[in-house]
Amino acid sequence: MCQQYVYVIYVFSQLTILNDHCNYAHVDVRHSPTPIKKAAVHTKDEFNSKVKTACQEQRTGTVGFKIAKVIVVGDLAVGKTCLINRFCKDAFDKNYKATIGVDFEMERFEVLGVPFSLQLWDTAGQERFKCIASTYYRGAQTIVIVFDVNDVASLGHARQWLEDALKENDPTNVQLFLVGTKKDLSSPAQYSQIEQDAIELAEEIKAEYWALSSLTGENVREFFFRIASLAFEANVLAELEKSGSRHIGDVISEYTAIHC
Ligand SMILES: Nc1nc2c(ncn2[C@@H]2O[C@H](COP(=O)(O)OP(=O)(O)OP(=O)(O)O)[C@@H](O)[C@H]2O)c(=O)[nH]1
Ligand SMILES: [Mg+2]
Repeated sequence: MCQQYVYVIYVFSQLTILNDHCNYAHVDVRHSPTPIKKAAVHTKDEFNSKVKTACQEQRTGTVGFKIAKVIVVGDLAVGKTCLINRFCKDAFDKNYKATIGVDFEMERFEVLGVPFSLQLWDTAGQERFKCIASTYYRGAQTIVIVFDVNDVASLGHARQWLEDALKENDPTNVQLFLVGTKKDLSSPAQYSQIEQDAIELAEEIKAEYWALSSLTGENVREFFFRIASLAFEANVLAELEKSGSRHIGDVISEYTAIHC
């Protein structure tokens, strides 16, 4: 299971890590954690003002107790497991061990002072394990479709992965990410070729496009912070919509106190 970290997110571009002894290690992310703008559905790099206000006034209702389900799908050996392991364990294994069925990790965050968790579901890309894995697709708030930037066929299969994942989920209620892995293995010239196709696809399917490397760690943390930020924001907005003008979330300060 994952290490005991709570990632604290105040704004999209400034991140702080809180470990289990409640010591703050500040990580100032100088570069923007937003993806390539033209491929981004969610181009904003600030939280919605309604969300910020709700958090300041502790009106986030049940969001602090929520766990957002994230499913990670894509062809075999594109690097799904390595991506999750780089983020959750800061580890990288160069030997390929196929995921059999599914596996999952929990990651705790604190976003704008509110606890929030992601459940990261790592699924099998191998055909023979696909039917087991697909039974775990249901209830996803975020779908991450992974391809290898050095393998054009894996990008070609992205649409099918999306279709399968959407069979089990409400398309209007999920956030989509298209992620190119193993960027460290491609030259700038090779990469720019596949990038064009990836951006085009991302625009078409309304996904946010990211390219990263689990070997070097490039963009990995930024990517998961982005997922957490957007999932959190969507949850708060949904909660605000549900509650209308009613004041919600009286228990949230107590819950935050337990965590820290
Ligand atoms: N160079 C490099 N190799 C990578 C990277 N990510 C993964 N790999 C390698 O690619 C192979 C497959 O990685 P996995 O993460 O196991 O692939 P997967 O998508 O989980 O595969 P399945 O579980 O079969 O679906 C392994 O040998 C990894 O070491 C990366 O960013 N850079
Ligand atoms: Mg795997």
